[in-house]
Amino acid sequence: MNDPLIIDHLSKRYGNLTALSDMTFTVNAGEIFGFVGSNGAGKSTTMRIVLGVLSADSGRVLLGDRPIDLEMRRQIGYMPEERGLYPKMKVGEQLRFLAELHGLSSADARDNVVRWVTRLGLGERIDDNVGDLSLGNQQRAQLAAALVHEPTVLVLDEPFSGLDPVAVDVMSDVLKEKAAEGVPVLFSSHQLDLVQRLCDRVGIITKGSMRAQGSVDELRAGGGKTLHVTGPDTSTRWADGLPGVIEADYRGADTHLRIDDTADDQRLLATALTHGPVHRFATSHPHLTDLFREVVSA
Ligand SMILES: Nc1ncnc2c1ncn2[C@@H]1O[C@H](COP(=O)(O)OP(=O)(O)OP(=O)(O)O)[C@@H](O)[C@H]1O
Repeated sequence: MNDPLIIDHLSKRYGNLTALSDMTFTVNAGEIFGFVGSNGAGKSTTMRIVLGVLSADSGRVLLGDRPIDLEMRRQIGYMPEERGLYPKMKVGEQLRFLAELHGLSSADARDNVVRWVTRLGLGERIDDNVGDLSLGNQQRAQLAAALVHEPTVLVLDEPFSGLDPVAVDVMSDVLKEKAAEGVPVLFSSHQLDLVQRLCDRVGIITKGSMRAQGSVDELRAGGGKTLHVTGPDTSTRWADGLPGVIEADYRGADTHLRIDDTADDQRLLATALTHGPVHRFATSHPHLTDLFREVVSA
C-alpha cells in the first residue's frame, strides 16, 4: 500500500495576503480526495507547496511519516494550474522526455507514452506539436504528462476543466483505477456534481483554511434534511413553528422544509393532511453544491 499524503498545518502569505492558514488534511492511500473552494481560496497554493514549486511559511507535507523531499516528489504525478507543456514540441517526444526525467528507461517510457496517449484518445496526435492541438486535447496531453511515469501519488489542479464528456468519463475511470491501485489522489475542481460522484472524501476550503471535510455522505448527512411535501394548502403556512422545522419554504403547491433530527415525520404528515391531500412526501439530503454555498457564505 502507498503512503498517505499528509498536509500538516500549512501557512503561506503573499505580502499582506494570507493565502493559507493552518491548512491541514490527509489524503489516504487508495482514496480520491476532492479539493473544493471558491476562486482564490488557496487550492493551487496548497498543491504547489506539495510539489515544492512554492515553499510554505510554516507547516509540513509528509508522505506517510516522512517529510517529503525532492526524491519523493518525483513520484508525484502533478498537473499544474498553469499548463506547462512546450507548444513547439511533439506530444509523444515531450511525454517520453518527461517519463525519462522521472527515471523510466527509454523502453518503458516509450511503452507508457503509447499506452497513455491511446487511453486518453490522443493516439493519432502523438506526432503533432502540442501547440497545434485543441485546448481540450492539450488538456489530455497534460493529463498524460501527469500519468506517464506511473506516479504513486496524484495531485491534479482542475484536471477536468475544459474536457468533453467522453474525456471526463475516461479521466474519472483513470482516477478510480489509480485509487484502486492504492494511490492517494488529490484533485481540485469547481464541478461539484463530478466531485460528489467521484470522491471518497471532500474538503471544502475558504480563505486558506479547511472548513469542512468528510465523505460526501457524511457532509450531506451533517447538513440536515429537506422534506418535500406536495399538496397541502401553502397559503396557511401549515408547517411554520412545528417542532424540528428549521425553515419552511412555500412555493405554489410545494412545501420544502429544512428539518433536523428532532422532527417527527409522521406528525408532520398528519399536520400536512389537515391542510389538504398529500400527493408527495419525501426527504432528501442537500446536494454538495448547497453545502458548498452554505460553508462559503458562513
Ligand atoms: N504569486 C502570487 N502573488 C500574490 N498573490 C498570490 C499569488 N498566487 C496566488 N495568490 C493569491 O493567493 C490566494 C490563493 O490563490 P490560489 O491560486 O491558491 O487559489 P485557488 O483556490 O487555486 O483559486 P482558483 O479556484 O481561482 O484557481 C488568492 O487570493 C490569490 O490571488
